[in-house]
Amino acid sequence: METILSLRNLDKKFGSVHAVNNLSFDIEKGNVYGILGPNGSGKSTTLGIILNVVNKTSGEFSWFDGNISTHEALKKVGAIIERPNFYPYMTAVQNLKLICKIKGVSYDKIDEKLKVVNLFERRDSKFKTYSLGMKQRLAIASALLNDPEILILDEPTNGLDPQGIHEIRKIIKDIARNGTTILLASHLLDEVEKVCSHVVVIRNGVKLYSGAVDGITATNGYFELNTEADSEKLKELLEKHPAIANIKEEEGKLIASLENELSASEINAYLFKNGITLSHLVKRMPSLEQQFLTLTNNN
Ligand SMILES: Nc1ncnc2c1ncn2[C@@H]1O[C@H](COP(=O)(O)OP(=O)(O)OP(=O)(O)O)[C@@H](O)[C@H]1O
Repeated sequence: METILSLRNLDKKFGSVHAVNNLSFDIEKGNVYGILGPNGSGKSTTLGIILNVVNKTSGEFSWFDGNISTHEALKKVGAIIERPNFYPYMTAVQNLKLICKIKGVSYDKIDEKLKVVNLFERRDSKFKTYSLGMKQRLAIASALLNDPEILILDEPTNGLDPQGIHEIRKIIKDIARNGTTILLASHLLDEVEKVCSHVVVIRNGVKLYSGAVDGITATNGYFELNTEADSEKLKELLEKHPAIANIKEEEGKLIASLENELSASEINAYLFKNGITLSHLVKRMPSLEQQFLTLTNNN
């Protein structure tokens, strides 16, 4: 697998604020990564560091297996980390022509990229007549002009209405489907769940989880149990079971969290063999939302 970007023990302090704290993760080619965290968790600072607009305090990052300088590497990166700024009285095409000149890219790319972001029909409208969603889409087109290997977006749907949000997410997924690696920062769990294949969850600059989005839910889950017989004995038996991590009581039921794989029929057989008949047994997996809240609130 080709590594696009590696972060190793990256650290950034703004005076007493530890914005990025010993952060390490890898971005592999072809995946869609979300950096997910609440406001102020260090997402923008992290993006700023890897794009050379914020100086790191310590640690390392390397682009494309470290074979080229950051300056050269950034020519293969498309990024939008601030609100897009275009000339209001110029059309989309005129604005993109200017960017082509700055980036040294052929004008041929303009129509192709406007089509990717569904603005081709509106290519000759002045930027000032665009909706916020269209402005954001034009920014994506401009970031794609140099056919980047990776597209980096900071809170790409901030401030947009539901229709605008839907369009941007669809465009990001289409771009990814065509082979461009994506790294986006978001405070919206729902966004990461809908758009990303991988996630790095951070809070106060510290990484809490990194891996597949599916993996965040791939814990072993928990059982809800009840018995009309001896509930103390039920509790004792659960405590003794090696696959059970902890037990709590909630609304008259016992909740037994699993640290290892265990099926409902296995726990049922174990309890029955030890003299307990259950009146209620359900196996549940925590939702991504529960997992995220547990990760970001309780650590
Ligand atoms: N230039 C700066 N000077 C001082 N402190 C800063 C600076 N930039 C960021 N910070 C602080 O660093 C921490 C991380 O901020 P950052 O903007 O990276 O978080 P974020 O996760 O992107 O949040 P948001 O979603 O609100 O933009 C915050 O406490 C912020 O106040």
